[in-house]
Amino acid sequence: MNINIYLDGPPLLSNTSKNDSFNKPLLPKSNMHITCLTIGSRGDVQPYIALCKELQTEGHRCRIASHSEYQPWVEDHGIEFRSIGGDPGELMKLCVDNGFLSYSFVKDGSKFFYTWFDELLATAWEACQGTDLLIESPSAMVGVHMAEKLEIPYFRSMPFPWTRTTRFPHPFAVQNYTSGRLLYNDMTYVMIDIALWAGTSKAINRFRRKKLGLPHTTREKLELWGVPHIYSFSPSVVAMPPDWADFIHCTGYWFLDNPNTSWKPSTELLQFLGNTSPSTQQKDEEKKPIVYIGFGSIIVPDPNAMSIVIVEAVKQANVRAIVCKGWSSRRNDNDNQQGQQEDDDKIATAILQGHPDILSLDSVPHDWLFPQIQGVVHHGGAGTTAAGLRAGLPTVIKPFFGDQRFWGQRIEELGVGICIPKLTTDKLTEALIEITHNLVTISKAKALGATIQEENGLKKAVECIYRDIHLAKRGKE
Ligand SMILES: O=c1ccn([C@@H]2O[C@H](COP(=O)(O)OP(=O)(O)O[C@H]3O[C@H](CO)[C@@H](O)[C@H](O)[C@H]3O)[C@@H](O)[C@H]2O)c(=O)[nH]1
Ligand SMILES: CC(C)[C@@H](C)/C=C/[C@@H](C)[C@H]1CC[C@H]2C3=CC=C4C[C@@H](O)CC[C@]4(C)[C@H]3CC[C@]12C
Repeated sequence: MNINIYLDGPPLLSNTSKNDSFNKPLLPKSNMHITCLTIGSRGDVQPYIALCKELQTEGHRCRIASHSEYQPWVEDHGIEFRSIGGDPGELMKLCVDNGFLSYSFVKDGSKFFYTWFDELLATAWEACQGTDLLIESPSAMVGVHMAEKLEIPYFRSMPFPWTRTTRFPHPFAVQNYTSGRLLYNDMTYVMIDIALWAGTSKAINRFRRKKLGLPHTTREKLELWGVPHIYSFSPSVVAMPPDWADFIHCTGYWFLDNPNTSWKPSTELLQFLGNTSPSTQQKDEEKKPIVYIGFGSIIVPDPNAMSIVIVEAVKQANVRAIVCKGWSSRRNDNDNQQGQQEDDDKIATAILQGHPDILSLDSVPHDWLFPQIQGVVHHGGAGTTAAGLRAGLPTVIKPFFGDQRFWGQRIEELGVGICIPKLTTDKLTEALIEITHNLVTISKAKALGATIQEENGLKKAVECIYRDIHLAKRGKE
């Protein structure tokens, strides 16, 4: 396919064939103003903070456009912020309660999505004003039209693959994957693309006509534009599929160290880790392994039941655990359920705190904690998976929705951990014993950690932006 042929703009997904007319990184003539547009939870924003900081050290000015609750955090890192409305808690609840892109997801999602989507289009348009380059997560779905109107370069980026390949299915459509399902893998990308376009095309075309003064577009027309992608995962965790065009990059992870600049470890945490006073430290051979257990931004339906499973498994596996119960403290249903949820929170905390080998916290910077412990159990968020693997830790993943099962399979295939689709006491106990005692898993995880530490995803991402910026700009010709 000739990438110079396109009609009304870039594609939702692209599988344009190789183009080798550009190989050298090109430096931009002057400093740019760059906007990153993203929706979702912490893991959808944090990599952009890291990228913006890197770009700012290069002399560019950066802005993040996302939900308003991230404003103080983003600004604290010296990055401009614009709000695009929407509530990440609501999105998260929709995903966990219904499973991804299921019938009930579409039914429940439509209720709030259609009002919010018009607001997203309007606020995203405002947020892109005065910028020279737009980088967008495909989940935000609107930036491509803004870039077309503004005639500015447009990149897509994501912490997990979202570009057509026969190598693996779209991470939202992972089944009990066996290799050789080339057609299924390829089709999943097309199906998701079709579903998202079906849900958004009416509002998008209305917005294009009324606000942007652009012609009507279709999924087919959009597919003709080869949008450069910069994926922020490690090629040692997901190898670059050979059927990706050479403007689809996989840069290595975008780590943000010291994410909460004012955070300090509590004495309780230091004591639990045994690194306060040397006299109180146990002898090495008496030490029980310490694991981290946390489910990130996931809003768990029954936090009390989950806490009981965790306490039992920690006891039976004879480990110590730092449990981050961020999952129960973030729910935001309607008012009459609020009291019940606060009670649930207290019960969940009490269950966890009743055991001397468990320390319960709301959250803790993984970049600080992980190098000091022996294993991790989490939901398989792309960023949390990255943090555990960088520290060389064997990993247990309990996936809830979206790309998490994909990461669960990857860590199993790499031999660095276990994926447990259902969290039961027996399964978790078994998995905890495995990750803290199986020497093969432990050494494979260590070796992968060393490889990831050698990578510099941020530097690579900046190089890719410079290299492909001329391809990313596709105004009307
Ligand atoms: O107590 C905490 C919690 C998180 N983190 C860090 O915060 C980031 C969170 O990233 P991630 O696991 O990707 O984010 P979540 O928001 O929990 O996950 C959502 O976003 C991800 C990126 O789109 C998806 O992969 C997941 O499926 C989705 O649930 C990572 O760097 C973690 O190391 C901490 O340092 N301390
Ligand atoms: C018919 C409607 C309901 C269809 C078109 C709309 C679906 C929306 C609600 C879906 C499409 C893609 C989804 C989406 C993609 C990726 C992520 C990253 C994850 O970390 C948090 C959830 C988040 C942000 C979800 C939220 C819900 C989204 C935005």
